[in-house]
Amino acid sequence: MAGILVVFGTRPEAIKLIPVVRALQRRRMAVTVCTTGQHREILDSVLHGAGLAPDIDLAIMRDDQSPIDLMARLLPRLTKVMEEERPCRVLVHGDTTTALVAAICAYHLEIPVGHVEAGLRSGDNRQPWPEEFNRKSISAIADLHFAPTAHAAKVLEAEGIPSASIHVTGNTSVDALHAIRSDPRYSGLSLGVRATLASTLGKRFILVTCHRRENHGRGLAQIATAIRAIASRGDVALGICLHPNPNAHAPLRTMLRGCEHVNLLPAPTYPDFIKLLSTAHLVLTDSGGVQEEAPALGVPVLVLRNTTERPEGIESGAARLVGSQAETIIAETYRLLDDPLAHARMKRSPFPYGDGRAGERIASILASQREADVSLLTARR
Ligand SMILES: CC(=O)N[C@@H]1[C@@H](OP(=O)(O)OP(=O)(O)OC[C@H]2O[C@@H](n3ccc(=O)[nH]c3=O)[C@H](O)[C@@H]2O)O[C@H](CO)[C@@H](O)[C@@H]1O
Repeated sequence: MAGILVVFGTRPEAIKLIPVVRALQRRRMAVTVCTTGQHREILDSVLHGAGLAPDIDLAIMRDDQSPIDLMARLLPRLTKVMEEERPCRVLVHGDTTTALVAAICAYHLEIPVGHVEAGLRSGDNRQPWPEEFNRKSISAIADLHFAPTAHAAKVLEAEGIPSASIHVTGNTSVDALHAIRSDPRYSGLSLGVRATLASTLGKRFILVTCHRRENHGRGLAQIATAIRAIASRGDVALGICLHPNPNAHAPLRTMLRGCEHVNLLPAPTYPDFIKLLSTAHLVLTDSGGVQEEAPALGVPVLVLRNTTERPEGIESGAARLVGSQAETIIAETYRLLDDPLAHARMKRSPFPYGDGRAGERIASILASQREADVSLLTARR
């Protein structure tokens, strides 16, 4: 039966699309889940944790794959999937190479595309690279745009996207957060998390994640220098989440191994990560999703980037851009550690990313669109 083909390939896409897949399944809508496997172990960890076995797994990942290499290998594979599955619609998320290629293949096969987390822009085609280009290109292809906030919707309208095709839904990361925190398995601390938290007793805990391409090399060296300085205070403990990409974890391992009050955490699972985040006094991160999750948990965010596509968090006061220079990271972290009022202000900021029902809203809109999609498919035969 002509269904919706949901395509993702990375950990964050899986985390944010699973709430939509579950909402579609609750509506008994035909859904085919295709993962490209752009990520591997951290993606599998999310799928296993959610009890979701993809219908199709392209297992495309290669070590040190470049975006252009990935595109070249994905284009024929995803075209073949769509020719065989003949979906009435393709659904993608965000800004990854997987999302872009799936949208391009659908466009050439005249299959309509829905875009979850639409309208995020940094305003700089080079930052982040290639995500800014990817998400702008998907916006040019999609005919359903699920914007997480009113700001993202305005960005799309300013780019000439018809208002009738834009739906403000909230970010599905909030749905995922609510789901994991109400999951009975969430209450059990894994050994890794237990050990980390035990080592932080009596100290304030700072969580750190950094994986973005623009921070590879010099950026990570500066971040590691800042971490060593912060750890030397002696009144804080740090948990450093190590992304599986060697370009993202090798410099941190080298520079931080054996550093007192620093726990190196090899890619914590999503439930463990959320548990660590919820106990943190503050988080230092270049992640996109963590800029949404931390404020949802009342944890101040210092963003290790020079730009962000999440200005809502900056404007609300929940997050602050600090870049990747060691002295700035140190100064801003010390301010939050030594000024309780500054910390309290960030902690109490209003939350701009939705109410945890984005997946339901998206599924409802897709259901109302289904008849038109199917008749388009029939006309295409
Ligand atoms: C330019 C940009 O910002 N693009 C982003 C990028 O995603 P990202 O930057 O959010 O990527 P990560 O930080 O890797 O993933 C984060 C998720 O992983 C969980 N997590 C984290 C560390 C860990 O040790 N264990 C975990 O489980 C964490 O809770 C969270 O849910 O692409 C997405 C897809 O299009 C976009 O949506 C998103 O804009």
